Amino acid sequence: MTEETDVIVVGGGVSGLIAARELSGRGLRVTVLEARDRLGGRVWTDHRLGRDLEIGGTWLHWVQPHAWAEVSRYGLEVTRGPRPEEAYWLAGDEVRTGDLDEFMRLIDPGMRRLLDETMRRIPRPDQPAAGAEIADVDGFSVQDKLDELDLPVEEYRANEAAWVGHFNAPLQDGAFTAALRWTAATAGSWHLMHEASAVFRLAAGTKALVSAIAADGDADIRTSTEVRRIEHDADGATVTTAAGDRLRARRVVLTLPQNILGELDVSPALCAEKRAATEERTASRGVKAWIRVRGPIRPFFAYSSAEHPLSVVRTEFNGEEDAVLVAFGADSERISPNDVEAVRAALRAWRDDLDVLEVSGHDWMADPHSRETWLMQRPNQLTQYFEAQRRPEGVLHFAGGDVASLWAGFIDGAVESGLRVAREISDDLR
Ligand SMILES: Cc1cc2nc3c(=O)[nH]c(=O)nc-3n(C[C@H](O)[C@H](O)[C@H](O)COP(=O)(O)OP(=O)(O)OC[C@H]3O[C@@H](n4cnc5c(N)ncnc54)[C@H](O)[C@@H]3O)c2cc1C
Repeated sequence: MTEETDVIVVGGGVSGLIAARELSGRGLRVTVLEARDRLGGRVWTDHRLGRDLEIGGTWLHWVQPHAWAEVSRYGLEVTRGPRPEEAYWLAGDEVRTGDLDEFMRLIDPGMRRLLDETMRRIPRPDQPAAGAEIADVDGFSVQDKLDELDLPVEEYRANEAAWVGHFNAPLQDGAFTAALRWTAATAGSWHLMHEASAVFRLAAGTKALVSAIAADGDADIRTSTEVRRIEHDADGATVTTAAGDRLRARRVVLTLPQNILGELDVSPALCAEKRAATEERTASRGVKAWIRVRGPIRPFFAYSSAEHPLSVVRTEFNGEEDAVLVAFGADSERISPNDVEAVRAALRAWRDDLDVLEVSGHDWMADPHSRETWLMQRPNQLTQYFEAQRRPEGVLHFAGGDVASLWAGFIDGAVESGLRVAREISDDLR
């Protein structure tokens, strides 16, 4: 027998849960089908190394309007890691030490020159592909544009490392326009962009946000329910799960990350642009590692370069007995976040005085339900695919942080996209 409902939401990440909350709040019957045995998708608070760690998305900021509205709505407390008291970076093989302000001054000329044209290219970050001058630069990678600056080597390496931290991808794969999008969202200020993307986090973890959204509304939420097939026509869609169950709905919301959307068997097939975007994949293929070291230490920040398996590391928790660092690298094939020896060796790029006790992380690239970390478009994907990726196809609607307009690739973007599809569907069904 085929179960019937008004809306099926495929995916119980932030975007899917927001869509479900909004639609069920408008009186529609909503069923969320989530493949994993937990909700949250690419946000995941897990207890490891003696702390509640964010294995996926972490930081948010008051300049991210959709995420911040959720913080206000649920009264969530926001905190930050310890302020870095020292900074390390590399000039060739030589390790430089100083404070974070010195490092910021070092990268400032490169950042300014690289991002100088931000507001001309993207005058409306909420419509990133609409600017008249965006197509001229969408074919470049951020590496192409960094190379054009011809910076002195110390500045060049430092800028590279900062961008690896943002892109979580080899810089030759990441679109220059992705850097412009982030910076346009903070009205052209690279300092604010930097702060918005990597300082403030939820004190009770993203799990508090996920459970608050899931509990708000009366959607029927089912975990461990993977969707395999969707057949759609003018009246609705039939969804088949991996277990062979069939559900029918008037509308379906798909929230799958770009890299796996094309794996769903959809009939009639999705448009050529959506399929091409999946085939090309996003640029993001990096790694996030958590590292417990013997304490006490002075909280620090360290940047190497794109050549190193870990380009950025910093102290996120600090105690008397131990400290927990978080690190990012461009390519998950170059280092596993669970390989203690490899992580130890990578840290020695800056410091050989740290006693690494344990490491942890998740291989998001190998995870069949994501196969990417946070969205980082490749050159030309913004102008070729962005509009089509968001466009409904008959009764199918598309949400997800990957297809958000303002803070794509962020928790904010996931919320924004969930709100958008809920509005599209309720307008449609009214
Ligand atoms: C390591 C890492 C660090 C990050 N850091 C930050 C950060 O600091 N700040 C920030 O704002 N953002 C960050 N992000 C990005 C942020 O987490 C994501 O943009 C956001 O969570 C995406 O939400 P979503 O709902 O669009 O997608 P997802 O969370 O990917 O949700 C999609 C859901 O669909 C499910 N699914 C997939 N296939 C199927 C199927 N066939 N059937 C049923 N369900 C399916 C998945 O299991 C998943 O739960 C980070 C992400 C990662 C991975």
